[in-house]
Amino acid sequence: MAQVTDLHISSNIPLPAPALLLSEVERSAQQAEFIAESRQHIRNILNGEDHRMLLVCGPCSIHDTKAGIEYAQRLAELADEVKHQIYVVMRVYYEKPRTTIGWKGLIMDPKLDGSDNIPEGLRQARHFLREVIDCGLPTATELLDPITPQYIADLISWSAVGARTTESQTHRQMASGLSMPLGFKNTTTGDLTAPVNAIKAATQKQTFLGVSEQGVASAVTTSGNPDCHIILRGGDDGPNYGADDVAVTGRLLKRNGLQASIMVDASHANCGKKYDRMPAVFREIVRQRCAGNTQLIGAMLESNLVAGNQSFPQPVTDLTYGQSITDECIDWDTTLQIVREAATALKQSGVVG
Ligand SMILES: O=C[C@H](O)[C@H](O)COP(=O)(O)O
Ligand SMILES: C=C(OP(=O)(O)O)C(=O)O
Repeated sequence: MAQVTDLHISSNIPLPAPALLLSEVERSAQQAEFIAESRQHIRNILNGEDHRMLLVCGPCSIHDTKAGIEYAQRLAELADEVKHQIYVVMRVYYEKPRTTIGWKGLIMDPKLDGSDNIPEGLRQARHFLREVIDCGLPTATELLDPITPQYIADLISWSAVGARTTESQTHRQMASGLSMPLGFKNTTTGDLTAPVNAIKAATQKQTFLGVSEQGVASAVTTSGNPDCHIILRGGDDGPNYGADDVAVTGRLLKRNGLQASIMVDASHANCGKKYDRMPAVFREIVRQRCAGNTQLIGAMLESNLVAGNQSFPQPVTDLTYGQSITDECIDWDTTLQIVREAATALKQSGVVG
């Protein structure tokens, strides 16, 4: 008989069932309490009941957990300092959507050597998320593979569907069942219709194929995630963080019967992927918020210990400690400066305490 299956499959290794990994790397009752509370703070910001600015801030991707924890400890101190004006959530991004190919993140390849040890990646991801939470910081991630949430979502307070997957039905279905607030980015072309349609789809009941906690393929039915919002990240035609773009987005959301809650990403196409342009974009977002634009609920920053990025792959031993191996990031001192500045401006403007 002609071979018609597995023509291009090199290996197929079973993963531990999500329930098994969750019991191996457990979530404590205290951590669960913290996650539930932080999700509620974020919901309150989205609904306009909490006037603080939401800030999703941290490395483009986590590739070195030691440097990641050093970053988390510094960010936790800063978060505490600005907590009356800004609610800080750390970017703990493990899954990188690539334009073509490249390192796909810590879950896919934790050893950074192409060995693609996914079970080890998932285990490390859980350990690291727990450590960040124990620093007192809520966590944010992009959920890319629809199976991943079963392994890590219980430790996440906010998540994103990225520019490359906002139009994907699979991701909208996944979002409809997630327990945390979630942002849909505009597409890489800058299109806003896709995230608007994504919010409409993800807030509704959906039935789709998924994986149960026991690791069994299953038919999943959700009730819809009411806490979805849009993220402006710029596009092929340039940035979209200006006051006019934000106003157009607000009107579009309202015309579609959706709540006008807008986060603006100061990175990606909004800074032309140049880290040194990010502070100016962030300052403009803060300026609009201080001027009274309550639709603008938050911002995103890609920040690390060291500025810029480094080329990858290269031997792991040669990597610069604390510097991104994916997109460029602003460094720690710049982060400290612009977040403190933002807190002062928000306080002085009277929009928050
Ligand atoms: O934020 C991350 C990157 O912009 C995204 O994953 C695409 O990266 P790439 O164009 O380097 O593949
Ligand atoms: C990949 C990311 O962003 P975008 O989807 O906007 O490119 C990201 O935030 O890491």
